[in-house]
Amino acid sequence: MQDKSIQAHARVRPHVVDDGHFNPAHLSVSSNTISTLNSAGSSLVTFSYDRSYDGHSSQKTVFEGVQPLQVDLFLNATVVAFGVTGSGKTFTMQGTSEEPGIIPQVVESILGDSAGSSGRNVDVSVTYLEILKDQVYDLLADRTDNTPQPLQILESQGQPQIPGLTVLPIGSMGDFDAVYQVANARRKTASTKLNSQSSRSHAILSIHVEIRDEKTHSTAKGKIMTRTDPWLCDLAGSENNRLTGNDKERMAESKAINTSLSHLGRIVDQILAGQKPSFRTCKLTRLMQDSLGGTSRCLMICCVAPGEKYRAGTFNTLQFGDRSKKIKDRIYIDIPDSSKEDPITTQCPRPRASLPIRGPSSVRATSSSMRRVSLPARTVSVTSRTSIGATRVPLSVLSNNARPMVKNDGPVKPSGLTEDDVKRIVRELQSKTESEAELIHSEPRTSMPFVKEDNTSLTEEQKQDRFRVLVDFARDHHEK
Ligand SMILES: Nc1ncnc2c1ncn2[C@@H]1O[C@H](COP(=O)(O)OP(=O)(O)OP(=O)(O)O)[C@@H](O)[C@H]1O
Repeated sequence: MQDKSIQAHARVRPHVVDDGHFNPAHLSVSSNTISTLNSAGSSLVTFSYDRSYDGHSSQKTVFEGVQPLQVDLFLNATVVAFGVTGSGKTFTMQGTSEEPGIIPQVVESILGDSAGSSGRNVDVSVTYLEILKDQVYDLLADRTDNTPQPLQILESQGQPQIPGLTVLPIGSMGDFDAVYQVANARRKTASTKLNSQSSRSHAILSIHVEIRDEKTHSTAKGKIMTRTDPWLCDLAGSENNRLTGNDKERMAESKAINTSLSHLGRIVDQILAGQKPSFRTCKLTRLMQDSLGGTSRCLMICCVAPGEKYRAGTFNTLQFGDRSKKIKDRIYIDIPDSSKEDPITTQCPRPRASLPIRGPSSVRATSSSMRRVSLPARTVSVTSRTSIGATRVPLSVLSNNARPMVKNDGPVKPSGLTEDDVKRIVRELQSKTESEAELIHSEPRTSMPFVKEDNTSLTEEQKQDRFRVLVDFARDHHEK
């Protein structure tokens, strides 16, 4: 987990009668590989994953694969379940009361860890939201008197924030189970031909942990020794509307789901191609900036279902996971210049957009990172401070209680980078500048390298995707 930016695990759910005919040779797991038919069904393709699980793997086993992310509580982490509708994402993340999924297991282990940390004061709190038709809704808000209203995403220092999102302190597993069940019942689901309880929204649960030194926590600024925001995302599944038999309302939801997932795919492609990712295109990718293009550790769990009707979806899902785990150097999110009121930011090197820096070693902190967030023992609604993703502090900044001092004039060396890292970045910048200069001076391409000459075999959805890629390409080219 240390040397890579994004990890990918694959999980095959068990075969059920409704899945129809299934030939086990067409989807099989062996050690850390998974083999499946290509989307045309003409040959077997084998993908290497960091871990892969077959239909017999227990929830505990899958959780054990997530635990390395938790070992170092000082880093932010994101676990994302990805896959087509009915492939087992909600089962994997949420699970059932008999077989709890990753979310309850992570909460339990964080609460267990915090109980055992003597001499420290640990606050654990959660936020939980859903993105339904590209609108953000709070799943923990008090809804007694009012219908839920969409929340806005604002940005501060390049980090998304959601004013008004409920932050709920969690003292015990009992506390968590109670609110989690209510919140899950609120999450929009509907019956489709592929899943009687199909999620119509992406759900993101965020766990915030603060550890303070008991001896000093009463002094001025407080002593936040660490803070981390594990994110646990159960995405809605991509849908083939011929198979789901969606009505008009379901179709509108399905369109929003498919659009946001193709944006997600495009971001991965842009990062791999060394381009600046277009995070702002939809709410999902805006909120996942740090997970995909920033410093958070990220694990994609690619869920797939056995059966002929899932063949294309399985192949696409596994291809997506395969591409995601190829991301090594992530593109740093742009941070605006207006940092006068922010002493830490002014002392930090301001990373350039598109500068490839290895996640955890780069420095990025805001003054809000240092603020003590004290939560009363009841639901609080956050209005003017960080709700999501804004307070991320690398250990190197907080544990020594020393802020990185970097002169503003002259070249800066981000704290934590070795000489070799700096040399590598300079080399990469040089070659990037050269290739960009080449692009600017070259004639516009007459044909795009990634466009198939014969696209008659593409589905309508694939054509739309390709069209969007071309428009992005043209826009980029035009800007250059
Ligand atoms: N590993 C598993 N073991 C047993 N049952 C499973 C497993 N994975 C999924 N299932 C069952 O398969 C069905 C579909 O799973 P689930 O609802 O998690 O799919 P999903 O990917 O979240 O779908 P959607 O995107 O439509 O919400 C459920 O009945 C679930 O209980």
